[in-house]
Amino acid sequence: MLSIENYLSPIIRNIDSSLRFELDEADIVYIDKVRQLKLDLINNRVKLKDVDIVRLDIAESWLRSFQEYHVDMQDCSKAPALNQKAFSKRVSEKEKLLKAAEPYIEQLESIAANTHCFIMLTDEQGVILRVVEGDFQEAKNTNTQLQLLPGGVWTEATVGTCSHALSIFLQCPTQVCGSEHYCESFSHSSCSSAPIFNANGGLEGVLSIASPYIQRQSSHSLGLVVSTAWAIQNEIQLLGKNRLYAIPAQERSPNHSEAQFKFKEILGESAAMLTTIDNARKFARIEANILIQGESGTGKEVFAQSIHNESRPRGPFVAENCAAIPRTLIESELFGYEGGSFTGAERQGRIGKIEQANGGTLFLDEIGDMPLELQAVLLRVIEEKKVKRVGGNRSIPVDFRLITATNKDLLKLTRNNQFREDLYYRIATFKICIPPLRERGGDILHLAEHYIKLYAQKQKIRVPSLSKTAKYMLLKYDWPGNVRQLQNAVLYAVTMAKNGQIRPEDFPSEIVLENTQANNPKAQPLTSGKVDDCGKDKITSINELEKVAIERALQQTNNNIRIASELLGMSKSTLYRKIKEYDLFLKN
Ligand SMILES: Nc1ncnc2c1ncn2[C@@H]1O[C@H](COP(=O)(O)OP(=O)(O)OP(=O)(O)O)[C@@H](O)[C@H]1O
Repeated sequence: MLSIENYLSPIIRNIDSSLRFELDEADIVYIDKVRQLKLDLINNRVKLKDVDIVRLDIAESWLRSFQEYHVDMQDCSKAPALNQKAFSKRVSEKEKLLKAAEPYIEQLESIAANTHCFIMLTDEQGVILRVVEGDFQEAKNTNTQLQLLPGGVWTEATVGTCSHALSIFLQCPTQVCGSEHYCESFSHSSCSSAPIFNANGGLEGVLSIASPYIQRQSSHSLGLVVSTAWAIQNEIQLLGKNRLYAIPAQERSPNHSEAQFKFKEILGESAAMLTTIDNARKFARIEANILIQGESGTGKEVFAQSIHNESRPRGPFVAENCAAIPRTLIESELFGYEGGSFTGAERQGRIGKIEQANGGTLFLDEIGDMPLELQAVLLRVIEEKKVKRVGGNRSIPVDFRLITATNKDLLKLTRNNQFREDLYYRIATFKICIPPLRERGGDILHLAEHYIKLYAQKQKIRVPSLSKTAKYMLLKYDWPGNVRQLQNAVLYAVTMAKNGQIRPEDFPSEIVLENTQANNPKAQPLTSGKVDDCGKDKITSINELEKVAIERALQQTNNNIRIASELLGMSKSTLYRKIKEYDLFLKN
């Protein structure tokens, strides 16, 4: 994969700001030049080899739209649409994609809401599956006019060059703006798209951030859509594995396990993590129920998989998220059901997750969300090691290791009668508390460097280095979403990095802003200019970052100057000098 620069529309590079609302004279001249070039190219007045002001991919797509598909540039304001039946079929075929994408689309919706953008998800054939405009009324109006609605078929063959169609064709991210679109109807619009691939490397769909305005698109929109598409892709690949979880144990090859993680693959060198890993290894060797506690994204499932691989590697690993399934379905999901026991049930019945886990491990995530009435049933299953399917009388013996996880305070829930105390003591024979990332000191940088390398290699780009200021910023940030948030932030930064270096402004805005405005109201956001040549206010904010990073490093290393200086990437003597400068020993 090439650097992000190669996918950006030159129109956007000309505009060079996502915040301006008006195009200026130079932008308009440029957009007109692109339009003229398009006309000259399709009318044979210019040769493909002489195309200079647009990317070759765009010019080739114009030619395909004209010569192969005969799309009418002036009159393609309405794309065709699937009928209701065909669309419903498509939706059910793309259930996995839709399910994986939904939480990310919701997250993007809140970000896009104020930016005059909307979000669109299409399948690999250009059929629009989801369009989310939020309260953006103008987008709703234009989209209805253009048939940019679920069921609409937007491909090069139907509407000519457009961003997601090009992403489908090229199988890589792309941004198309204004007159780069083939049709005149879209000459004011802009769109950034990124492909989503399934576990077999096949194209599953395309995610886009689009706007009826050219100037609402930026390099950040492309960065955002790339990293979100990547996150959805990971989710889909996991769902693919979850599907395998449903294969009954007896149908699996004996040494086949779906749990990927092993203890040796858990990243973390901080004292807090080493102790946690050590305890977990010990617990894994004893057949007892384990409760894993930790904030979201700290790696609870990573630990559950590692325990499984240490203790029951030949059995199935069956994971269920109690918060992700509707209350009405949890019971049949977990315990299974006998044929015809309720409306909508499969005729031959279905085995539940507990039976599927026979011989292996049952991992119940978000156990705090399990409805009280089912807690009683689960308790009985744990005590008797037998399960009764919904609508059945047979008691089926089951042998599974139970690992549960939660990010809630379960003891508090028991005090409030929201969680059964007897169940709590049953599932929490051993407890593993995974520390939040902000308490793991140097792990933040180790993990960041690890993911930078990983994502750069996947994108086939040179591994960028982390600037010193970016390191300080990462050490100082609180990471409420823990390792998962760090992964996404690093992916974003790797995508945005320029000249082989990641600077603070390459990270998502919530991290940059938190590190400047929230903690230092006088400081300028680091995104507003280059850090290296910034003004006095920005120097203050960088000093502030440095000071907090040093404080944290000292705190996390128990004032061990050697380790802290390694962590901070400075010599011991510089660290001593800075400690004095910032008056830090006095505070300790
Ligand atoms: N110590 C670690 N080493 C390597 N990868 C990790 C580690 N901790 C977390 N991850 C990665 O972070 C992501 C989140 O981990 P995981 O799903 O296990 O978190 P979780 O605590 O179960 O989250 P949630 O509570 O939201 O379900 C995964 O992609 C996982 O691979």
